[in-house]
Amino acid sequence: MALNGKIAVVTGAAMGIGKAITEILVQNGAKVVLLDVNETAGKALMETLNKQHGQDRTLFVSCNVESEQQIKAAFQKTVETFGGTDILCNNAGILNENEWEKTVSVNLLAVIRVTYLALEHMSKLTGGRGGVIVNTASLAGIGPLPSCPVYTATKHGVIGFTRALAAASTMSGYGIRFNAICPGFAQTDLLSNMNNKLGRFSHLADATTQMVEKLGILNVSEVAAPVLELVTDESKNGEAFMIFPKAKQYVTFPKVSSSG
Ligand SMILES: NC(=O)c1ccc[n+]([C@@H]2O[C@H](COP(=O)([O-])OP(=O)(O)OC[C@H]3O[C@@H](n4cnc5c(N)ncnc54)[C@H](O)[C@@H]3O)[C@@H](O)[C@H]2O)c1
Ligand SMILES: CCCCC[C@H](O)CC\C=C/C=C/C=C/[C@@H](O)[C@@H](O)CCCC(=O)O
Repeated sequence: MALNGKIAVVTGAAMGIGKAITEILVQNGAKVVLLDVNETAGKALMETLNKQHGQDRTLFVSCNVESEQQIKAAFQKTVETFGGTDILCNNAGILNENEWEKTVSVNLLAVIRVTYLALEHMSKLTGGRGGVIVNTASLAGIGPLPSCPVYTATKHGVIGFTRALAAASTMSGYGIRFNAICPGFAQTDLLSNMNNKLGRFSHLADATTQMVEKLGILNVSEVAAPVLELVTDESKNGEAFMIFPKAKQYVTFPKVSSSG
């Protein structure tokens, strides 16, 4: 998929990995709608990118992905401003084992909610142009993190949801590809703030820090590049793309079949 003229919606676009995804999509020709609850950072990024690339290249819309009404309004604003949606990056996410219901709400329920509302705009069965949806999971969606089991569960859920929808899309004719990125530790506020978000598992903070030291820390541009690969390579559907410092690898999942 060439990105010139394509319209992307990125959630959690104002900071961190979402900001890097937004930047690489704009740099490669897409127009991007930035959705975030952080209005200050979101508007600042919009203004910076529009100054660099042209006044009609990005739009910030204040949107809490937990709100059906706000998501609907954001997609409507996208249609009114740019004419439709070709690319969706479900990136918004939090880590908070204290407020674990909110973690489930943002990291998994909202990915489902935004995806289902996006289908109404993107699916060829409902007048859309098709396209691609990239969900931000995590290596914690592949291997469990003992210090944050609910976060781990949400990321496992994102991967399962992504793979199931990829198959459903092919079988149904949506014309939409679904893929997930599984980054390792990346230098963002989420990682910086992790130690006071572990709740009843705070005693495992040191073990997690040791894991960070062992796996290393990505910069956010190392996460954005694989997103561009999944968006532009039209052969990719149902993939989980693991991202390590200086290495990337597609997950090979076991086949489920009766051994009898
Ligand atoms: N940082 C890492 O080590 C790492 C690794 C793998 C995956 N991830 C995932 O990457 C994604 C982005 O995380 P990050 O590390 O960039 O964190 P971050 O905190 O730097 O950025 C998250 C962004 O999402 C926004 N956001 C949070 N809740 C929202 C909501 N309800 N509605 C709309 N926007 C909301 C925040 O305002 C912020 O701009 C998350 O899904 C996270 O789980 C992070
Ligand atoms: C508190 C974590 C904050 C960042 C969460 C992000 O989503 C990044 C998660 C990055 C990596 C997760 C790796 C999980 C690995 C475990 O499953 C385990 O296999 C690692 C064992 C490492 C070791 O050999 O000691």
